Parts: sequence; C-alpha cells; structure tokens
Amino acid sequence: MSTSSPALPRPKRTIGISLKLYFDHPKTVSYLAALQPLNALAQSHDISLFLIPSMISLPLLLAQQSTASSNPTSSPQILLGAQNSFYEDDGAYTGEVSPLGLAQLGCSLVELGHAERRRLFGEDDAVVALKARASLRNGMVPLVCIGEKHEGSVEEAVAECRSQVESILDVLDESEKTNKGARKEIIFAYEPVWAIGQPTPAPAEYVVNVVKALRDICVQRGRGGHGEIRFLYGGSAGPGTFEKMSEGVDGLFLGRFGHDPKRVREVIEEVARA
Ligand SMILES: O=C[C@H](O)COP(=O)(O)O
Repeated sequence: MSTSSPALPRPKRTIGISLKLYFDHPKTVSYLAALQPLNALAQSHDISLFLIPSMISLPLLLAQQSTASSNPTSSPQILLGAQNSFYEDDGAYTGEVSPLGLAQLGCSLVELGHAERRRLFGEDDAVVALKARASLRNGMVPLVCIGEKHEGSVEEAVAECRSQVESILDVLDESEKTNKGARKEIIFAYEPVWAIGQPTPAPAEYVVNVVKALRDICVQRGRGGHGEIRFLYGGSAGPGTFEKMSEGVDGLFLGRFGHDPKRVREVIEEVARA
C-alpha cells in the first residue's frame, strides 16, 4: 500500500462542528451567536468554518443568516449544513427532507452516512451515494462520513473505507457527465467508528496513514486536485488533535469537544498555526 500522495495543492483548511441531537433549539441559537465572531477569526486565517445543527433549528438559523447577510456591513456568516437529506427533491416521501428545499433555504452542506445513521437507520453506501448525488445536483457539498468499524491495522481500515470512498467518486464522475452544472466538491469526514464518543481521538500516525492512502485512491481516479476533495478527521477530536495530524488531514470535524466555543477558538488557533 502506498502512503505517498503526489504533491497537489492542499485544499482549504476546514473546521466543522456537528451538534447531532445534543442541543435544544434555544441552546443552538445561543451557540451560533457565540460562534459567529469565531468565524471572522477563522476567515482571517483562510480557514473555512461550518456548523451542522439539528434539522429542527436549521431553517430558522438559515433565515436569520439571510436577514443578517442583507446588511452590507455584516461580517460573512458561518456556513450551515444539514445532518441528512433525502435523495429525491419531491414526491410521496412522508417525513423526508428535500435536498432542493435545503438548497433553496441557503444550506451549504449535507452530512451523509454518519456512523450513527449507518448503524441506527440502516444507511449503506448505495443510499449515501444517491444522497450525495442529490446534494451535488442541488449545488450543496456532500460531507460524507466514512470509517472502519473496529480498531485494527491501517491496511484493514483502508480496505474497509475503500468502497465508501469509491462509491462517492463514482457519483462525482457521473454527476459531471450528466449534469455539467453540478457541484464538484466533496468533503470526506474520516471517522473511525471506534473513535467516536471516546475520551481521546484515534492515534495521529494511524489517521495520517489511513487518510494518505484514501487520498491516493482519489488521486488514482484523477480526483483531488484544485481542492475538490477535502479530508477531515472526526472522532473525539478537540484542541490538541490537529497539530499532531496536520500533515495528513485538511481539518477537523468536531462533535462533543466543539460544544464549548472556547474550545472551538483553540482549535481555530491551532489550525492557523499548523
Ligand atoms: O460527528 C461528529 C463525530 O461523530 C465525532 O463526535 P465526537 O467528537 O463527539 O466523538
């Protein structure tokens, strides 16, 4: 297995936070307000910052942002994403969330295939691929969560993640052929399932080697140049995580350790230094 990626321009450094279903609506609103000044800090270091709140809060936050953006003196708003969406835009799909509707509200990204959705709601690579296609079609960036279930060797992890990555590269190829205007950007959140919800992240060297190999898979398919593919690390990440793995990953996807804005500030400063 090769662990050397050809020298391509590094994609933009990125920090994302998912609130999963941890915060109620009022807490989510206050959290975003606390995060907004940190977005300016991130931008000053050319770091992209995004937040994925629960689906209930998302439309209101997007509406608030749209109002704020209409003020020419307001600073740029943090990017907001959805924790899921359906693969059809409309039809008889009771309870589903339309990707078209999300795009119309100004949603920037759609998180897909998180380990919790794969485990609790039976999502597999085929469904995640359909949803990724729908996000691209609607001009949103798919944030595709990938990762091996059990702790083992780098080779075993890469073997398990390979199909998760390749199914999305297939979508990118097909979207390009069938819809010239489709978005051509993917963010992979590499989250070893065994490292989610733990006190500490997966070992940095292990993460760097897995991600290098997954990036090579993209490069061998002619993908990954010009920042079209980013790899973030997620799984008990927080302050102190990025500096150890900065040679391999383009940023972090935070869960619990991003719930305190002070820690998000520390992570931004760390990514800016790395
Ligand atoms: O979506 C985020 C990841 O699942 C990581 O969550 P965690 O940092 O709370 O383990």
